[in-house]
Amino acid sequence: MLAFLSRIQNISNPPANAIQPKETNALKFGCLGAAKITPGALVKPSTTHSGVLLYAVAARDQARADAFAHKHGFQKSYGGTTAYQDLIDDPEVEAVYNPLPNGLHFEWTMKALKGGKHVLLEKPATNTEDEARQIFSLAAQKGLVVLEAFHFRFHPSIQRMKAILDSNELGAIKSITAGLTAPQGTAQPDDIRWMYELGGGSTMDPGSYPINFVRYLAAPHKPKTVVSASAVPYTSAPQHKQVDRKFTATLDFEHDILVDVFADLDEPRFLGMLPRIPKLKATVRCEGGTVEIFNFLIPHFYHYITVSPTGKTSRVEKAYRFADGSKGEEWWTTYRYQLEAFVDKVRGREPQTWLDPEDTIDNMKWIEAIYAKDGFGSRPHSEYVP
Ligand SMILES: NC(=O)C1=CN([C@@H]2O[C@H](COP(=O)(O)OP(=O)(O)OC[C@H]3O[C@@H](n4cnc5c(N)ncnc54)[C@H](OP(=O)(O)O)[C@@H]3O)[C@@H](O)[C@H]2O)C=CC1
Ligand SMILES: O=C1OC[C@@H](O)[C@H](O)[C@H]1O
Repeated sequence: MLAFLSRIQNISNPPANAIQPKETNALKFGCLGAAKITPGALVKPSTTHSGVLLYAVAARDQARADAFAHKHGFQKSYGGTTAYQDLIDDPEVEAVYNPLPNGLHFEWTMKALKGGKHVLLEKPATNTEDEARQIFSLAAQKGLVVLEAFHFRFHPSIQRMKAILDSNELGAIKSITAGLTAPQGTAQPDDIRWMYELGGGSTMDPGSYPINFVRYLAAPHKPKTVVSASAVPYTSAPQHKQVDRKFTATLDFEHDILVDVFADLDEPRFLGMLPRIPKLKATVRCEGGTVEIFNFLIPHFYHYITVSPTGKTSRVEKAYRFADGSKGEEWWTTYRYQLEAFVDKVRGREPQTWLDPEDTIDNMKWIEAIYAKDGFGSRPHSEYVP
């Protein structure tokens, strides 16, 4: 209990000795949009990374950009209709953080790459597999780093779960179930997550995590087909015809692994009254037992991994730091671990972990395959022509 409270305290207020002065060559970040996720995903983690400088933010409205810069400590703000491009054109900006709506990820990541910037790109990378491929092709041509911000993958607990499976302690994987749900009202009706043109939908938003996670856990075995999939629209209004509130899908992976994934971005109240507790679990059934993780999304707050070998006593594991001494603190968030890796990669150092281009491209491929199977169809391809 004490460890939990101390972790929560340190997550919200990192210890004073962890806040180091910035290096003279700290990576200068420019952020596109004054997005809700930016404080948690970049601003806070940057306070304990001496190699990261919050240099500029751009928003479509100058006052909004100024207020965001002032509140979060960015040195510069760009506002107005040309703000995003102005930020990219700023020669001081070295890396761009792109937390725009999904449907704008492609356009602005391509523009940032054209401008010679590395990109930390929010998930899901794009609306389509083809767009993700184009991004990584341009990045390779330019020698630039692009990372799809699946932050949870950088946390020790997630890697521990994978290591248990890879150790073969429980034998071959037979099936996996993973899902993510959010209680009704988490995303308000005007949220970008409900807008088809902006790449909305449950499979794109919470669903992209379990889809990524099951692929990681089963690797090197890959999905072969979507056996079945169904989805329910957010509302019956015409504009939500292709916007899934929830979905469920069964995928057949190589090596006879059967995988169930699901997500719900607006799970209705129980009996119309009680808010639902979010589901954040993944369960892997192997020949010789099961492994389950609770809270794969934000394990830095709290998580547990239950390992249950058949016929033997179960054990519970937790991993807030890497057992091999790799860099990190008990209270580092998934985003802080991710930022460490991103900067290492940009600086030519070996990151503790990485998401390869093929990983991102495949995630988009299987998101699209699920949408094809449940009849909701892919999100629209960007109209931006590179
Ligand atoms: N890694 C994680 O844990 C999380 C990742 N995300 C991802 O981050 C991205 C942003 O999510 P979130 O922060 O919740 O979103 P917000 O709605 O807060 O931010 C989106 C930003 O996009 C800009 N924008 C540009 N064009 C439009 C438009 N046509 N309509 C609406 N906004 C526009 C706005 O910028 P401006 O300020 O210029 O007006 C706004 O600040 C998504 O891709 C999402 O999937 C979200 C939450 C958690
Ligand atoms: O990235 C995210 O993480 C958690 C989800 O509930 C949220 O909608 C999403 O954007």
